[in-house]
Amino acid sequence: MARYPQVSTQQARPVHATPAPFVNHASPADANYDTANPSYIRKYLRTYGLTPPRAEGYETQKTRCLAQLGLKNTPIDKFLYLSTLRKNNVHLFYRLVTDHLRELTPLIYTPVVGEACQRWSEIYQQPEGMYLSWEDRGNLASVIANWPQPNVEITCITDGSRILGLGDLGINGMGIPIGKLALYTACAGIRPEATLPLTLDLGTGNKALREDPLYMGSRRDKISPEEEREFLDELMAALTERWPGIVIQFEDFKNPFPALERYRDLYTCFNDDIQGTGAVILGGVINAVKRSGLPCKDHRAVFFGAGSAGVGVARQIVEFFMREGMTEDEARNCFYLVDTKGLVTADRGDKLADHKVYFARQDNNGEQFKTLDEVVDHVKPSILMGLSTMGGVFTPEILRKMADWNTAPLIFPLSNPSSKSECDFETAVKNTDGRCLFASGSPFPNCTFTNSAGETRTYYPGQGNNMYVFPGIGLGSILSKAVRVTDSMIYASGEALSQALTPEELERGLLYPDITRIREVSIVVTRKVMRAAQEDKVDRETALRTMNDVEMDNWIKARMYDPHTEVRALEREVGHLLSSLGTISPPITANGSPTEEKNAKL
Ligand SMILES: NC(=O)C1=CN([C@@H]2O[C@H](COP(=O)(O)OP(=O)(O)OC[C@H]3O[C@@H](n4cnc5c(N)ncnc54)[C@H](O)[C@@H]3O)[C@@H](O)[C@H]2O)C=CC1
Ligand SMILES: CC(=O)C(=O)O
Ligand SMILES: [Mg+2]
Repeated sequence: MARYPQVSTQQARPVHATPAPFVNHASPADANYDTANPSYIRKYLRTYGLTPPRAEGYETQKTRCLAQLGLKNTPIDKFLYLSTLRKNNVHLFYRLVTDHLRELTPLIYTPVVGEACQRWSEIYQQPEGMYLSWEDRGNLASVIANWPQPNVEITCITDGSRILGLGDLGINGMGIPIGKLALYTACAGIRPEATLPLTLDLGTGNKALREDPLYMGSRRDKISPEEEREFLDELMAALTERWPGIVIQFEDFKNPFPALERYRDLYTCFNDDIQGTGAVILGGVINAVKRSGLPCKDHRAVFFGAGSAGVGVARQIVEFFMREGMTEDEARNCFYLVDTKGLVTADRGDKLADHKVYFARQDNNGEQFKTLDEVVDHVKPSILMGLSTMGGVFTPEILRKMADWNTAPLIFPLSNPSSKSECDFETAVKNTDGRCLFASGSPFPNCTFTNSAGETRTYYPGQGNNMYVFPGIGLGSILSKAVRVTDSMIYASGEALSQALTPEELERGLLYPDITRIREVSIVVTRKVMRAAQEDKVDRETALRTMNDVEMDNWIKARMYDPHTEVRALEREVGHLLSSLGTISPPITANGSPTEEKNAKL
């Protein structure tokens, strides 16, 4: 299959750097009714009189929003409030999120997005992305033409067939592309109107959903893998036809390996569950291995869960071990993957899925190990990874054994949302006497614990979630105009993350940077992704190759959407325009911004 013909190195693509015209706000949100707009902007936009008179500052708006959020009693109510805010005032939404990442990320992403997806057809309020159905095949390009924004740079696509650890949720999975793309904007500054959440309505194997009168997808059973391939072939071509060079991120497909192999060399695409997760856990493991004091060759890793995320993570760590001097066979031999049938071995008797074959053990002497307990006792691992969707399976007993065998065991219960986490942070800390090196997929609170030596201290959990890298992989691919997302670009994102800890974060024992620094971390991740694209010669923005790192960081930063400066830029732009027309003389302050107005009258 040839790369879609319209994509070539000569082809121009939407320029991320170009600010959207001030009338072109993120769709479908409309910031024209922002209560911060001074009166001359309201007059210009003909919204004067349509909002309360006082032109407010951000602090006032923020106070009101946080107070309103506080009035919402349930996580879903808070999720809905924030969705409505994003629709009504996109810049205010992102100002709030970037200022309160720790508090708000769990509400717009995991864990709350999980419940939102489970109840999507019940809580649905407004269009926020595109839905494409099997029945639309043959016409996907014309349906995609309906998307109102002209300059899409990135899309996140799911078919809803494995949403977090919650199973097949059909089109209810739409919360995931919306949530992930909101993080692309909040964490890496990809403009909101350049993002396209996309959900494929290819049927669902979830009978309860198909029988739910409120379910908003088609009632058909899941299409076959061959039909899915036919649909995706048309979709990839149609997306690239409308937006040449668009970055396409696959998310939460039940078996995403075939699509990744089929499209990875033809389009600028990556799979977040295999590659993004692999990279983010690589970042945490590089730091944890260093801290464990054990050399790579002495580590033994048990992976509970051998699906897209499990295999994606194991592959990245094999690469790390090889870069640390081990042969591929030596590196691979450190891994023991477990699925529903037990330890993955070559002679287990069932036909292994292709993606598991590489890790199938050959050294079991015909013995099979069915349960996690059996595998753990057999291996005595130093690393325990959970990517199984099975909440609570890392029992206190297993954790205590990990602590008996290791000075600093790596405990990574990575399944989402929180209810599916293989253990919680407090359980891990208590049962390893505070010695575990911990990261989970969904956030857990800090905990205070007194260990057996009588020392009381606060322990900080790591959040090993692909949200730390996918924003930078996406932005790096966009800005370098990469024709492909290569393995080196993925590895570079995880390695960059591992190097992003400050001395203070190292002192606190963190494996990942503090979430509040994610925008600055994303710049470094983006730069390293771009450098890897340059080394692999898949970048089309070749002029950037001569920039040094400081220049490149500044260049990246200047291209990141910043909701805080966005509104002021709008004010300056309209103010100068109107002044030059002699229409109005808005009050221009020393830095060129109009001052806040009070009770403006016509
Ligand atoms: N922290 C993060 O950034 C990420 C976390 N995840 C989480 O990882 C989990 C798995 O995701 P995928 O690998 O994409 O799903 P998947 O469906 O491809 O794989 C799940 C694996 O778990 C195994 N499994 C399920 N039930 C089991 C049981 N009772 N006993 C033993 N093994 C069992 C399956 O055999 C399969 O190998 C999900 O909860 C997801 O939310 C996924 C991607 C990123
Ligand atoms: C985080 C993520 O991608 C997942 O749980 O599937
Ligand atoms: Mg996912």
